[in-house]
Amino acid sequence: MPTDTSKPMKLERYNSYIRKVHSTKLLNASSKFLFRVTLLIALVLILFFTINYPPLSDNTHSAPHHHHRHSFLSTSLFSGSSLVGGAAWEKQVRHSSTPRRVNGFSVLVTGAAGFIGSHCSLALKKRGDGVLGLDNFNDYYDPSLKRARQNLLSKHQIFIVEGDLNDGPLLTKLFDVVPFTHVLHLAAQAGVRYAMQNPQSYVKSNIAGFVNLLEVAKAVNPQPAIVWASSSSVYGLNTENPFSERDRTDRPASLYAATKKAGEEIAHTYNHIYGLSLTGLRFFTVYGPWGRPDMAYFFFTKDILQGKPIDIYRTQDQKAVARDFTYIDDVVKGCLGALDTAEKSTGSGGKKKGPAQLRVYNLGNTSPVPVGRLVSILEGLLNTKAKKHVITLPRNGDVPYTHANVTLAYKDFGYKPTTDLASGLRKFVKWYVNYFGIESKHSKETQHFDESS
Ligand SMILES: O=C(O)[C@H]1O[C@H](OP(=O)(O)OP(=O)(O)OC[C@H]2O[C@@H](n3ccc(=O)[nH]c3=O)[C@H](O)[C@@H]2O)[C@H](O)[C@@H](O)[C@@H]1O
Repeated sequence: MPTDTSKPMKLERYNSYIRKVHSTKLLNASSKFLFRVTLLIALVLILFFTINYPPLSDNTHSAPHHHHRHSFLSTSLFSGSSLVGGAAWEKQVRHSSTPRRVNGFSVLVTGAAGFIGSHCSLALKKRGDGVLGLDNFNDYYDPSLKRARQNLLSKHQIFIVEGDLNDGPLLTKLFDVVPFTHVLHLAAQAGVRYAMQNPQSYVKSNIAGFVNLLEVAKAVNPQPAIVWASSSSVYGLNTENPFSERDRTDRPASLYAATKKAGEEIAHTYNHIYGLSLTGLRFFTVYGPWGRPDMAYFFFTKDILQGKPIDIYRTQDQKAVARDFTYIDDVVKGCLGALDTAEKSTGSGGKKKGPAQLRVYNLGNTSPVPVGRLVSILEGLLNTKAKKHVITLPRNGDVPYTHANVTLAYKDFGYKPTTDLASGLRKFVKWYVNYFGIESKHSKETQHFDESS
């Protein structure tokens, strides 16, 4: 009987079968594991990109911390509806910036769709300077008013690039296309009381945005001279009267004021290190046609016409709160005067070559008016009684009064305000009833309104 050799063979086959099964199982298990890990990584990556690279249509100011990535994309591809960097876009930029007078300026106006920005842009263009606007059209107040100002500017051949101050590549691109002689930097997060609701927006525009602009301006060749908007609010708790540029400005009463004061210090630094010519203008409660709807004179007019109550602030010790309300045309003259007397920056290639001009001026009206008086003037112009709530000034960053000494601006560029509050408000109301199509005896009186007034 042959010996059964099949047993060890079978055993061997069985063992090898078991090994195979195990290794296949192992293989199956490890490939399943690998597959799951890959899936997980893919999901994590998708999540990461969704969070960090929002779609292009995203609103830049709704998500400040995403801003840099977003702006990189928007700069590389689109800004608003026009292709940034494209031939047609460059042509528009150049055309808008080219002066039409001998020795005319090429001015980059930031915040050109804003109140003071739009008025200054028109004034510069009318006298033959080249003007390019930059504005992010944010929705701090109704952007349709900014669009309307943009339309007005485009009728005068002024192009506004839609973009943010914090968009470094965009700013660099603009300076690549145009060797701006001047920057009139008016883009900012304005408003004293809103700083308590949205403090970060002040840091983002008034500090980070300003630094970004200065970084670009110091690096370009030639460096432009910069005139920019500071604020009367830097005087804060100052008690000297009237306010002079020599007074203390180290006690701001609001974050808004603190960011403007920070701007003045930052200006000092860039002037000192890089030779940038810098002029800060401390505006005093500027008002007029095409004004800002967040300001008291504007929303008082709206509320009075709609029969809504208005709050009139009084100080803690029940004194009237007063402002040195300054009419827009006077401020525009001040801005142009500052530009005309701005000396050239002295640096080149990011290096200082010699001392450069550093200035600060008050641009006010020199006659403070109590808020109650502002309301009576409006009541007269609107022929409607206001529902007045007189309340004690809430702790909201407001200061009790402002009053400008403008001797310095007068001495250096002949600044002389000529419009009193009653005449200025008359012009504002005339614009207001026309712009909003309000049917009253006022609109009949003003049928022949000139939209650029
Ligand atoms: O001069 C400036 O530097 C500042 O002027 C204005 O700030 P403000 O003077 O507070 O102007 P409004 O907000 O229009 O207020 C005008 C006056 O009305 C008062 N007010 C405001 C709102 C209100 O409901 N009731 C009221 O009595 C304020 O206390 C203030 O005295 C601008 O809003 C700032 O952007 C600018 O920088």
